Amino acid sequence: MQRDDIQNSLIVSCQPVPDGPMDAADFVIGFARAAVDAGARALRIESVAYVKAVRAAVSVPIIGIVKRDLEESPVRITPFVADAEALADAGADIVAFDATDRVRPASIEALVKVVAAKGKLTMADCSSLEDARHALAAGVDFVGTTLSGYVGGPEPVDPNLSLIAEMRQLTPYVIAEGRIRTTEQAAAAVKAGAFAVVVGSAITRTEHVTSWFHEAVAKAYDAKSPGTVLAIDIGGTKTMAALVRGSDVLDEITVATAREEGPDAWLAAIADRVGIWKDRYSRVGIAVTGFVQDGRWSALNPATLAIPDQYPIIEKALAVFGKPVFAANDAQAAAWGEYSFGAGNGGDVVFLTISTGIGGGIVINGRPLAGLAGHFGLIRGPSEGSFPLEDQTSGRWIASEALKAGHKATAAEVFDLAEKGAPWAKAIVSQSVLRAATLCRDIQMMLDPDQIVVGGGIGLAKGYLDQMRKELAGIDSRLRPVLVPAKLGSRAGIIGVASLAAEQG
Ligand SMILES: CC(=O)N[C@H](C=O)[C@@H](O)[C@H](O)[C@H](O)COP(=O)(O)O
Repeated sequence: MQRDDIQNSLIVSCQPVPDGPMDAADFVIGFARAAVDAGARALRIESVAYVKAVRAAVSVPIIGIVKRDLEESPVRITPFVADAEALADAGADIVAFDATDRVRPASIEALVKVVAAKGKLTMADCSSLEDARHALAAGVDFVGTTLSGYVGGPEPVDPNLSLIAEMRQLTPYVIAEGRIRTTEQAAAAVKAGAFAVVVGSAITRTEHVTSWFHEAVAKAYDAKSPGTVLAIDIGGTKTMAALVRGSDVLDEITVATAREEGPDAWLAAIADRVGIWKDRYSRVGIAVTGFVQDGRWSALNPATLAIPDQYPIIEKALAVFGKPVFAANDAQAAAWGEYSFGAGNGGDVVFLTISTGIGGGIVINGRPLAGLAGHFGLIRGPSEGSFPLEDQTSGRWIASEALKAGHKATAAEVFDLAEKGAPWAKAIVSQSVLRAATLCRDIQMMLDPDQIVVGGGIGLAKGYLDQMRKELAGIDSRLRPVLVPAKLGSRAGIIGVASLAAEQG
């Protein structure tokens, strides 16, 4: 082909989201044929296999690339000479490659040489005017704006139209590419001097286009009914973030808590993931393990998560998210969630979560108690050196008792085996049940709640609550706690903290 074959044309990049549901040859061929039928004069195709497949299906020019994630270099697009050769052999008319000024496995000169030797043309994917100048000096046929905005720093939203115009001063063979998502932007690229215009995601990445519309629609609905809260639940192993309105969870993500990195990094990681939601909420609610007093967050059990003492979470989160912030202990938030939207029935509620440890929260006279209230897992018996209750009851204790009895099993497995009748497993579970039931009896004597809502992986394990009830059956019914299972599951914390945050307004 000649360079002029693609002059003044639309080129469609048919690159499905890697490993997504559309990442299959049939889809790529379908997109390619549809694009050509509708007027595209060339295609941009990734991988040798897809170039071969598309070559057999259409006759228009193909720009071929190979993408690789390398450890030794940030260069992703056609990093190796062998890739360039393979693309040419597979039927690409133009071979494109990264032409940025970074550590690279093959020089631009070497890539140009091998492609030219195969009688094919080259396209330099550039990030800057400097890249284009260097690539042209090395003899490339086209320069593209492909990598502008992808060599560090936050990813821009708009195409880099001024780079097109600047490159046009160096050569007429400028291909506009990258973030061209509307027909107006494509026309603007032409106006800026593009020789041809590549559009990819907006035509062939169904997931991206859908997410743009999803965000726009969700934002518009949110604007119609304000009160949406960004709710965050920072736990010892994972952190959940969600957009919550009332008890509705509109959107939700989960990330691992990088335990070693500390709270500044945890907040930054969440902010990074939820940046796309920034116009959709007016307040932030944060539920945390440990306790919060006067806006400062501290650990009670550093083994769960090592929080620096008195970390100013409200102030820090305000700086990160730029919206008013409320923070509370996660089980206290969950107690409020259950009271307002879950198992609560309008009366006083004590919430008890029995899982890795034991947490709790108290809602009395319609008010959630804050600070240290409800940290039932940390209460101790009077004998010297006795362990906190959670260390003799929780999932961690169950697993360690199993080990002592000569069985390597998780708490869930112990439950399973207890159900199947293994005497040692039954003994461990009954011991845990007895302690949890005794705790509930004591709570009843201290606070006289209408009900005790029990949640957590252990609390909700099959049969646990029934066994607790059996344990308490002998008590005079006027003194006996009413035990009910939690309804909101792992979302109780985010729903509760969102509601508490919304009430601050
Ligand atoms: C940066 C990078 O790796 N760009 C890749 C290059 O081939 C593709 O992921 C893009 O989809 C292509 O450039 C078209 O751009 P857009 O999809 O924004 O219309």
